[in-house]
Amino acid sequence: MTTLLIDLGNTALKWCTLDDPQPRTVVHRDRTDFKEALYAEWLALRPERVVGSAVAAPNLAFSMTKFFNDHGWVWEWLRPQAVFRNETLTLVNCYDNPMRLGADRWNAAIGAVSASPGRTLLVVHMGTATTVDTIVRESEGSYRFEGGRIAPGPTLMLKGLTDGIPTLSNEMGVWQPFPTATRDAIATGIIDAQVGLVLRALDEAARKDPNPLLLLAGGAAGFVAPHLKGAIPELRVHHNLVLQGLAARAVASGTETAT
Ligand SMILES: Nc1ncnc2c1ncn2[C@@H]1O[C@H](COP(=O)(O)OP(=O)(O)O)[C@@H](O)[C@H]1O
Ligand SMILES: CC(C)(COP(=O)(O)O)[C@@H](O)C(=O)NCCC(=O)O
Repeated sequence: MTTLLIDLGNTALKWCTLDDPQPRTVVHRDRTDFKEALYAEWLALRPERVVGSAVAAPNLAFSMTKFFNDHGWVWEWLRPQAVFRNETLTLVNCYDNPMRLGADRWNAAIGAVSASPGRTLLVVHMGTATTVDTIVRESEGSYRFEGGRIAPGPTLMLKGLTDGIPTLSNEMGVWQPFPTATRDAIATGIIDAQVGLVLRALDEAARKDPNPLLLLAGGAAGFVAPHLKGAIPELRVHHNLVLQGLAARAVASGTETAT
């Protein structure tokens, strides 16, 4: 049986199947012309089940759901939970209201712990937004999603700056220790803001566990990663954690604690 896994974010839709985890990416923001080709590709796979995570584009999610119904595919948009449990791990969601946590952040946390077990993790996703989440290892197989930070991602920072100050050009230059041109000043400000956000969170995570592992993902990760590597030698770029989390939940369905 083919299970289709879908991660619908604010800019991009990533998908794969349970048997073939190689992800495909479609940038959906400001576009609708991709649906026909995408649906044709999905039809060719003849999935019987769809497991997704959606935090954006309700019209697109609705259209996809209708398409799944039209073809008799069983679908689930997986929401955050108070606790995820499978044969190897238990992850507790410490958000004040666990259901208010972004489904992508929760599913990515499950993917992160599944991919890098045995460690306290700082999971950084630099996409439309940058999210920096701490997952503390409590004991063998037992973890807590302690909480995290949300800030604009690099592209949104640039947009916010140039929307708010129209006299600034929206050109992104390169990082410089002492920028002497506007485009470099903007690039350096944005990169340093992203790096600072991660380092502050890492400091706080290190109070809970002295040796956290940083996992970095997202479409904008490549822009910032070179500037983080100097400060954090043990940095792993690990994309598609949401899809990995969905895979873990799809496999665990029936045995997980869905609260
Ligand atoms: N070709 C591209 N198209 C769109 N965004 C891109 C592209 N390459 C890099 N990016 C960056 O990736 C971000 C989107 O990352 P992604 O992880 O897909 O986000 P989301 O999960 O929010 O959909 C954009 O805001 C932009 O900064
Ligand atoms: C913070 C987010 C907008 C990130 O979305 P992304 O940039 O990954 O598309 C998303 O996780 C979300 O809508 N969260 C709900 C609020 C929360 O997590 O507290």
